[in-house]
Amino acid sequence: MTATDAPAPVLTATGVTMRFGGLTAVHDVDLTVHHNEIVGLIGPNGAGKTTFFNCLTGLYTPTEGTVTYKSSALPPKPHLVTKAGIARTFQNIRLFANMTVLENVQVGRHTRTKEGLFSALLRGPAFRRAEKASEERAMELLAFTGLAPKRDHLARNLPYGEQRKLEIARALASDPGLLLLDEPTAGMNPQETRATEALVHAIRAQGTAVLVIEHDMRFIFTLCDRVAVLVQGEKLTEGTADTVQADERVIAAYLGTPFEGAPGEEEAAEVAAAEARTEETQEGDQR
Ligand SMILES: Nc1ncnc2c1ncn2[C@@H]1O[C@H](COP(=O)(O)OP(=O)(O)OP(=O)(O)O)[C@@H](O)[C@H]1O
Repeated sequence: MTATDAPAPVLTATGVTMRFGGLTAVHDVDLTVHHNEIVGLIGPNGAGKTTFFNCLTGLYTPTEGTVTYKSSALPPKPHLVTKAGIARTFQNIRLFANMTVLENVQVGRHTRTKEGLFSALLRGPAFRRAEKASEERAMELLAFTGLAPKRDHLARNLPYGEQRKLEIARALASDPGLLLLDEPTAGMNPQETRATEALVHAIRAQGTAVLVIEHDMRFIFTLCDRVAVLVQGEKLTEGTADTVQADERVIAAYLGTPFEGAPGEEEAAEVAAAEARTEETQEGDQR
């Protein structure tokens, strides 16, 4: 395949900045996800990872910068972004607790069904056909995620690890080209974490690219083809697991040690200089 006929990246974020009042949570971040890629996004607490995700899913409109999905600009609303082909899970699980496992997945399917309100109210043959197809697809996804035996359980009665899986099944119900996972293994035991790793590989094998935020470094470095590191809202570096793990600036960022060229270093130097001036003045006053 030549460079000219290579497909456009699934996701291209360029110069994404997100400010909340005076706080810049994400600053000038570029990120690309290609077809069949699993990309990791890591960074210390408060680095801006979830805010960046929210900019990719229409939850926030970036203050500056652009996001395209398969070369088209993102639509401005989350449900339109899902319809366009980007699905996500949340850091804090957001299931319909009092619906069954199957119903939760069917809800995730609604962006792909054409049946409107009247059709649903009349429950005519077209509606019943659509409902049957939706149930079949939902059952396929439950089988894929290992939840088929739990189809009639209420979501709130599932163990935590299975609730996370159900969130993934529901996100997959919209047939996404890109799946964003926000801390998919949070609260999981090592066995569940390994199963999630296998599930993400299977999702990629079915043709969905994946961008994943996770604090579990072992999970990220085993799973991802490429890892980007956010620190204080800026992208510090990105590369293969080996490159990123060997980068002293990444280690320093996690340990909280300043490093050369660290985002915010200029501000830190200004603060240090101001403190030094204050100390000099105080010493002068005491003399
Ligand atoms: N809606 C908001 N309004 C104001 N500030 C916000 C908002 N959302 C996030 N922030 C701030 O933006 C910064 C980045 O937060 P964010 O949650 O994106 O980080 P994170 O890397 O996902 O952190 P964690 O790993 O702890 O989940 C933090 O300082 C946070 O307090």
